[in-house]
Parts: sequence; C-alpha cells; structure tokens
Amino acid sequence: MEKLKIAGGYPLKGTIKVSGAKNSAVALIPATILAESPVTIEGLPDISDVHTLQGLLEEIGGNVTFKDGEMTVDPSSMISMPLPNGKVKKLRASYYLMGAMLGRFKKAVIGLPGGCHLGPRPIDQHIKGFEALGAKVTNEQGAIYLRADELRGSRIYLDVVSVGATINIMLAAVKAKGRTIIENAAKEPEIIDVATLLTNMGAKIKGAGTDVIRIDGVDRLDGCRHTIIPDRIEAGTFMILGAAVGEGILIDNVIPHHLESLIAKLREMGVPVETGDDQIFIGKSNKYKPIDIKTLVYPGFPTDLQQPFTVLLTKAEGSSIVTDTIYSARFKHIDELRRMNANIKVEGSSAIVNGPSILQGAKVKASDLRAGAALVIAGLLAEGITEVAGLEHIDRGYSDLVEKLNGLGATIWREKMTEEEMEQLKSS
Ligand SMILES: CC(=O)N[C@H]1[C@@H](OP(=O)(O)OP(=O)(O)OC[C@H]2O[C@@H](n3ccc(=O)[nH]c3=O)[C@H](O)[C@@H]2O)O[C@H](CO)[C@@H](O)[C@@H]1O
Ligand SMILES: C=C(OP(=O)(O)O)C(=O)O
Repeated sequence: MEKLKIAGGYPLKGTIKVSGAKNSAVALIPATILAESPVTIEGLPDISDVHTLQGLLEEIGGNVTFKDGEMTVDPSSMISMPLPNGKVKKLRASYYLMGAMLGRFKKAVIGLPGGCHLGPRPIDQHIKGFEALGAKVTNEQGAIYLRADELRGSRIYLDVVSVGATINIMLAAVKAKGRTIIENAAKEPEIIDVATLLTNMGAKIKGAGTDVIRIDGVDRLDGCRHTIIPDRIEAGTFMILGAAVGEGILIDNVIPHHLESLIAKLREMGVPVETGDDQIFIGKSNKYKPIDIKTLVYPGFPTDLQQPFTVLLTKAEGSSIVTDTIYSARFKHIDELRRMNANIKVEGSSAIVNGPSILQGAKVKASDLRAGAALVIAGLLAEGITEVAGLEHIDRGYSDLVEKLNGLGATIWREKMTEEEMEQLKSS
C-alpha cells in the first residue's frame, strides 16, 4: 500500500493535460457488451476503475486489449456469467453491467456496486427502469438478479434525476422491442458520450443531453471506433488547484462549455479565467472573495468538485457556504482539512468555511475520490509536508496525477506505507 507525500507551499506554473472522462469510460466499457463485433475506445484514462472493468469483461468471456489509452473489446464470445461480488464492489459503475448484460443476454446476476461512500446511494430508479422494460428484478443476498423473456420499450419517468439510471436504462433499452422514452433524464455530457458510442454501434437514440431521451430498439449492434470526451471533473480539479496555488496554469484538452458553472464561480471569487477552444487558462489571483456554492445536477455546479472547491475557499477573506444538494453527507474531507488548520464547520448539508487560513502540512486520509483530490490541493497549498493515505480512492479517478503535478513544478511523490501505518489506517 502506498501514500502520497507532498512538499507544499510552492507556486505551480505551466501546462497540464486532461485525460479521458472517468464517468464516460466506466459506461462506455460496459456498453461494448451490447455489440456483436469488436469496439475500440480511444483516449481512456489509466485509472483503476478502467482496469477493474477490463477484468470484469474478461471474466464474462470478453477478449480485451488495452494499451496507450486504447481499448478494443471483442464481445462476441461473452456469456452471462454471474458477477456477484469481488471486483464489482471496487467501483460504483459496475451497475452498468446490469443494463448492458440485460440488454444483450436478457439475464444477469450482478453484485451491488461499490464506489465512493457519500451517504446513501440507492439504485431504485435503475431497477424501476429495468422493470418497466419487462425485466423481473430481485435482490438476493447482496446481488441483483435480472431476467426477462423479452424487453419491451416503455415510458419511464425518473423520480430522481440520476446519471447512472439514465445511462443504465439507455443500455437496457437500445435492443428492446419498440420505443423507450426516458423522462426527467439527467443531462450530463457523459450521457451524450455514451449515446454517441451506442449510435455509432447502430442504436437509435434522440435527445441525449436533454431531459427527454427517445430510444427506438434495434435488433443488432456492431463494433465501431469511438474517442472519449475529456474529463470535466479532472479539468475542474486542475482549475481549482490553479486558482489556489498557480501562477498561470494552462489546462489542455478540455471542453470549456462543460465547466461553465465552475468558471462563473471562480470569476465570482476574483480568479482570472480565460477560455479557448479546448484550453482554459487560470491566472494568478491576488485577492479571493468569499462566495457560496450549491451543487446541482448538470449544468449546475457539480457535486464532484464541491470537495476540492472547499479548499480554495479557505483562502478567501470571510465566510463562504458550500451546500451539497446531491449528496448531503459529502463532507468527510472537512475533518481532515481541520487537521491542516482550516476553519470549517459542517451544519446539515452545508460546510461553512471561515477564511483566510494558512494551511499546515499534516498526516491525513482520503475517505473517497474527491476528498483525496481536495487533500492533494490542500497539501500543495500548505506549509510543510502533507501525507495523504487512502491513495486507492485517488487512483480510481486521476490518471498519472503525480507525474502531471510534478510537471507543473510540484514536489509530490508516492511512498510505501510502513506496517505500523497500515495498521493505524485499518483501525482509523
Ligand atoms: C460513475 C458515475 O458516473 N458517478 C457519478 C454519478 O453517480 P451516480 O450515477 O451514482 O449518481 P446519480 O446521478 O444516480 O445520483 C444523484 C442523486 O440521485 C440519488 N439516486 C440515484 C439513483 C437512484 O436510483 N436513486 C436515487 O435516489 C442519489 O442518491 C443522489 O442523491 O453521478 C453523480 C452525481 O453527479 C456523481 O457524483 C458521480 O461521480
Ligand atoms: C463519486 C464519484 O465517483 P463514483 O460514482 O464512481 O463513486 C466521483 O467521481 O466523484
């Protein structure tokens, strides 16, 4: 097991390149199950979620190659093998195996998913969608059993706007008989990316990226080549990092339109932001204004950037409020930031940040992926050395993070944890 060590307090400068989107990758890879010939996806991030999904596709008989960000999946020999736990629990997005395997084989047994612990993360809307398409769904000892004689298109209204349910229903519906309409669908860019892949495979989908998606089922899907979109959350993390410790940082391979809410909030704080076609420049700030943030579904401020943004707010003079309306308990990073001398308190679904604080290096633990990103930014900002444990969370979503940050002039490295540290981590 490894930890990250960061020598903080030094300004960063230069260009940093964004990788392919994790939340697209984890849906695009399961989507390949639906094809009857090889599918190639270009630009995938080198993250553990992608490797775990590769292993899961291989477990069900897929022939997968993955090199230099390009994955080719030959799904022709796949079978509906039960995947009750093990790798399935390592990531949230293993739930996409339910929709994809149901769509292709009309049956699947998949363990309940893992992923970041952000409070309750039910999948009732996914199941409601599968049932509306004609599947019988049961939960037996922590695994979801799905079976259908035939999948039939249906009108499905989502009670909660859910990224996962929208994509999962799309996966199950593309080969169903007749028309499926998803109402109150989520509108995240990753949904458009998955719909683009499926359309190139031969699916008939209209309205992805709006709140009504219409899918006309087809009998057969075939292979194609697809390039993934850039990761807006990784890009956003680098923008926040640039605002906190940068003296001019250019973020390359980004779609600025995907980050309008973050750009607006950074400008409101007084951070200079310039946008190009596929680049964003974050200038050096001299003074940071306190502001309030409320997370919302896309195109609102993303919950996945709330934790990193909290760190930036410790630099502002005055009081800022961060409210998470998607995951009201997504504040496990706050105790760790307090160890580093931040003045933040949590009240209900809000964190109140009183700044400015001079952060101090400390030994901290990432409880989840974006808590990890927040602690890395805090470590770069802090005086002295910061040690971040829980690296396995960060490795789920940030490709080559150490190399990328060192390229900006940061001093950050991975180090093996001692036996004693691992014991302490287990008991904490
Ligand atoms: C792999 C992936 O893409 N993960 C993202 C995805 O997670 P995920 O797809 O799990 O998140 P959802 O959009 O489904 O969740 C949004 C809200 O709806 C609730 N809900 C969801 C499904 C359901 O059946 N019932 C229900 O009540 C959730 O508890 C949450 O409060 O979107 C989240 C919200 O943008 C992001 O934080 C995650 O990074
Ligand atoms: C919550 C996240 O991921 P997951 O849904 O995969 O746990 C995230 O990417 O911030």
